[in-house]
Amino acid sequence: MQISKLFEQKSPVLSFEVFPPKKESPIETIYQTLDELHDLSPDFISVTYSAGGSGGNHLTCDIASAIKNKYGILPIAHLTCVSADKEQISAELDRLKENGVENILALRGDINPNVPRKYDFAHASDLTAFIKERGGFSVSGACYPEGHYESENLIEDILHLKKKVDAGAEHLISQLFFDNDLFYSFLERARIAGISVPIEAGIMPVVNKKQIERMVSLCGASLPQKFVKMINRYEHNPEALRDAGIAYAVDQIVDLIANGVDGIHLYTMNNPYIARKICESIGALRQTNV
Ligand SMILES: NC(=O)C1=CN([C@@H]2O[C@H](COP(=O)(O)OP(=O)(O)OC[C@H]3O[C@@H](n4cnc5c(N)ncnc54)[C@H](O)[C@@H]3O)[C@@H](O)[C@H]2O)C=CC1
Ligand SMILES: Nc1nc(=O)c2c([nH]1)NC[C@@H]1CN(c3ccc(C(=O)N[C@@H](CCC(=O)O)C(=O)O)cc3)CN21
Repeated sequence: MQISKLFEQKSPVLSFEVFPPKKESPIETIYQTLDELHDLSPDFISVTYSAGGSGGNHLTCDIASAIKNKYGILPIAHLTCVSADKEQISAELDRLKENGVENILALRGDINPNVPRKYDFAHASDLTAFIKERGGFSVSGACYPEGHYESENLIEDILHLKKKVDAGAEHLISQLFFDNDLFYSFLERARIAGISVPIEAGIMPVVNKKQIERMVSLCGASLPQKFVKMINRYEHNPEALRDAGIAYAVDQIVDLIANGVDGIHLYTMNNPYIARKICESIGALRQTNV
């Protein structure tokens, strides 16, 4: 199914994101995660590719294929181009097509000094245009409520985002954020700039302090006072921090849905317990059809 069709049929859409297990972990671990996520009936599941610039991309296509063919859920395969040339991207697209994966999140990718860079594609918009020219895929893109850290300012960032959409991105997933007002301001800028595709809000329930530190260094999300207070109060009490992190994410989601958001994209971090707790808390909020 084309991703834009999904947003015509449902509001709000609820989607999940998983990452492939590390090379040293058995592949079965992701299937245990997906068994549990499947029961929560997400509208689609996306699979990262070289998350954080890790270079770990060997399993993205296989996992996306299983999401479709084993679990009957719509998959989106992430694809980054920062370390790939046209031939490598073409080969990856062929493999996705052979496996029946029709939706791609086209990304530039994180720059990792330990992984050689290639220059066939400078930006995600170049990859998007390349995929659309070849045909056969629906393309989604990433967007940044607080601006991407490499952008000079928020206006420049929105103009770049408009280029991505004009190149063929038909749906956007936001970087994670902890302050909904930043997301609403971003939405306003995007709509004024003429970006009319569905925009999903990326929500990450935080479950431990180390993970938050890693995410802040990777994503640059700003942390509101009440969030920092919560982390500091419970940093040595893992269960309390987990429950507080779930409650914080639910609070964000309830407010986003009340404000008519197109969709919620939950960064599950392969933790089905947390995804389940959140889904239980918002069960009746998901019942609205367009
Ligand atoms: N590996 C994964 O699964 C995921 C990775 N990410 C990360 O998000 C970050 C950025 O990725 P994307 O949003 O895909 O990159 P992007 O290419 O859209 O944007 C990267 C930077 O380039 C600028 N830019 C974009 N298009 C431009 C153009 N046409 N001309 C001039 N400047 C332009 C943007 O404003 C931004 O500062 C990366 O760090 C990426 O890895 C985000 C989500 C998932
Ligand atoms: N700049 C950036 N890069 C990304 O890859 C990215 C974003 N932002 N924002 C949204 C999501 C979050 N993603 C992430 C980020 C980090 C890990 C990560 O740290 N993975 C660890 C394992 C963590 C664990 O086992 O709990 C790894 O080593 O792969 C995974 C997905 C992918 N996405």
